Amino acid sequence: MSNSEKQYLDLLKMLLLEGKEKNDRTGVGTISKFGYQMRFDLSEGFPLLTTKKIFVKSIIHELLWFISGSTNIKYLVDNDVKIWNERPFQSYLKSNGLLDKYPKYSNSWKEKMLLFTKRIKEDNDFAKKYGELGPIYGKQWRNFNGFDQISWLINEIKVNPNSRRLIVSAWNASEILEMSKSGLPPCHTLFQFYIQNGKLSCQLYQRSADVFLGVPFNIASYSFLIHMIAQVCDLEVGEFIHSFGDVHIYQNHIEQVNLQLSRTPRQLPKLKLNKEIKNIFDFKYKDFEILGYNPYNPIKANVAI
Ligand SMILES: Nc1nc(=O)c2c([nH]1)NC[C@@H]1CN(c3ccc(C(=O)N[C@@H](CCC(=O)O)C(=O)O)cc3)CN21
Ligand SMILES: O=c1ccn([C@H]2C[C@H](O)[C@@H](COP(=O)(O)O)O2)c(=O)[nH]1
Repeated sequence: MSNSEKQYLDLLKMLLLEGKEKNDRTGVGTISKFGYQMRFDLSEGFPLLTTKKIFVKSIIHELLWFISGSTNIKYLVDNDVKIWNERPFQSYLKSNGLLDKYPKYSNSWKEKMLLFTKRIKEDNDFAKKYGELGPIYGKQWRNFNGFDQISWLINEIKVNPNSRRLIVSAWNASEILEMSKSGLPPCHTLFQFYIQNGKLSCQLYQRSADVFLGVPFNIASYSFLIHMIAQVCDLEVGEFIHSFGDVHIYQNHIEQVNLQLSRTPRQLPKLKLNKEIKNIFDFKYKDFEILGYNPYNPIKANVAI
């Protein structure tokens, strides 16, 4: 078994054994621990889970969307990525007095959601009005009170690779209230890069982690980011270190977790990036290729909103 996947499955097992029941904002309820760390050696292979199918398309588009600085779901919706739709959809229902008519997750809610995303695709004014998530990741990465953290980071890695200040923060304290109104205050809060022997590593501090749904995405997303930055800075990839605050499994994901733990992991895939890209802002979806990914079936679960 790859050490990468073992790290993740060990986290699931640890929470089942040691997690304590904790109520949360969404009302769903979790089993939770405070503080945990995993390490992924990216030379071992690309850390995409094989014990359930992970939809990399959503992850790549989401990352390109962050890097582009956008905070409107339109780019994602145009590319059929659904993962950020629920909050704006709920807000849309709320502001039009439709919450009671469409109970969350009912069939009528799902049908209405399809109409909502269709309208986001086709109607620019509607997308501007209802697709905006507020000053979340894209805004903070590229325009933190006027400062472009990603451009700064890439340049700093090139000119000052021994620096201990290679940090990007999405946690802009003065804008958190605004984020919680329309989107979500950043879960992947702060990350730091580290270079040794020509290898680029990154550690992420994630303040809150939905281990079944969010974490597999977060691991893959930061691993993509390390590969991309390594390529544009002429470095090799090192480790991704994933550190957590409140790390939890939602009560309505326990059955899915047990199913996943019953599966024996397979070999990790490899990532092939288009080697011609030398500027972080030039990457497009077609520049990513995952080779040798042979996962088990997807496992469905509801997102706690
Ligand atoms: N409770 C909660 N957990 C999260 O992980 C999360 C949020 N909320 N809100 C904001 C973003 C959105 N994220 C999400 C949202 C949905 C999926 C999800 O449904 N994943 C499915 C299908 C993916 C697809 O259709 O592409 C999966 O099987 O992984 C994953 C991450 C991560 N974040
Ligand atoms: O990238 C992400 C984004 C979100 N999550 C999870 C973590 C929590 O379960 C919720 C956020 O709720 P808060 O009350 O704001 O903590 O979303 C994730 O795991 N990864």
